[in-house]
Amino acid sequence: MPYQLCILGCGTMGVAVLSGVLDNLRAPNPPEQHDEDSAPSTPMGSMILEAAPDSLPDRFITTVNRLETVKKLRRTFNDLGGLGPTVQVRQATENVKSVAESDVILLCCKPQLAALLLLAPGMSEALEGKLLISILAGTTISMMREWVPASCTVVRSMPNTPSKIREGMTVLSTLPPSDPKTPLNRDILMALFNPLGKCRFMDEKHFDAVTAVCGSGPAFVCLVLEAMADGGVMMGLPRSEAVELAAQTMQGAARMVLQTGIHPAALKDSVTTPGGCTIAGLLALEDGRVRSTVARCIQATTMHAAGLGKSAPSPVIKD
Ligand SMILES: NC(=O)C1=CN([C@@H]2O[C@H](COP(=O)(O)OP(=O)(O)OC[C@H]3O[C@@H](n4cnc5c(N)ncnc54)[C@H](OP(=O)(O)O)[C@@H]3O)[C@@H](O)[C@H]2O)C=CC1
Ligand SMILES: O=C(O)[C@@H]1CCC=N1
Repeated sequence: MPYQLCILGCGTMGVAVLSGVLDNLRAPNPPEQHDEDSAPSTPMGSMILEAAPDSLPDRFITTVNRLETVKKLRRTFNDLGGLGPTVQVRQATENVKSVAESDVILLCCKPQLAALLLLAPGMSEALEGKLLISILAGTTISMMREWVPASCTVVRSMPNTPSKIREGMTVLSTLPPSDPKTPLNRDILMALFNPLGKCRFMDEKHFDAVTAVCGSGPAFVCLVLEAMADGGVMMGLPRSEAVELAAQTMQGAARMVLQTGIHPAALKDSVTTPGGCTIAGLLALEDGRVRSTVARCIQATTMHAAGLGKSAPSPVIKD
């Protein structure tokens, strides 16, 4: 049955996820894109389970902190000429009311604010029996369980900014098989996140690494993309063409990995003509220790992500 989705803390990521969800409501993926035969069923494949069509929300509430953000979001979501469902945009003073009126809650605030929001007076009652999906880095399910009533189901997700154009990668925490609500919640999660790109379930113990690779990953990839374009500019390419060439080349290489399942090293070797120019570039990268630098970047990000939720202020009063 269609339901109301509340996005608590609708900033960069809330907007990215909601934009993707709304776009899917306006123009659902053609069935073949998620068909078991044509969707990547290689080891690189996304979750291909279809969710029941009525597992999608049809009403939306978002909350933000500042009045200027309220105005900005109203323009973003409701100036679509009456197309699609209405998105109500409210200020943080209406967090509890918004949760009380909704069925599924997407928690998108900063990790440091989670306890404050979830322990606000009246929030516990508002969350009774509901599904809370957190996208917060470093904030564990067991931490959130301390802040919500026992009847509230807590799920972790780690989407990324390309969700906005439905090219995202989302990892969802594994659901307990024994919970009778699991099939329904699984349908809701798949219906929300599958159309935003790719989506898979993983054990929560991997979430800090997942945060580094797919949550932060777009930033790292864009830095490399920018550097490739800079090199092109250095060698005389116009800036916009250099960016286009680098972006499409990265997308093409990534798609080959996803669609063929061939190891990236083998694809790299297939570009590297003996005595050719690619090996000259690869050796320059190896001299710069790019591989260990990138791997260490993921390691450092993972370790930092693990600490993010720990700095949350813990209000002492739970109503
Ligand atoms: N950015 C990314 O690429 C990713 C982020 N994440 C996670 O997503 C979460 C949000 O990150 P991001 O979107 O970048 O952060 P933003 O700062 O862009 O968004 C946070 C939002 O929370 C709002 N807010 C602040 N206080 C309150 C309150 N008391 N009640 C309701 N809303 C409030 C802010 O409103 P206002 O704008 O008015 O201040 C803002 O819109 C983080 O937990 C992060 O770990 C996960 C994956 C990727
Ligand atoms: O930088 C951050 O903390 C968030 C989490 C993943 C991406 N952005």
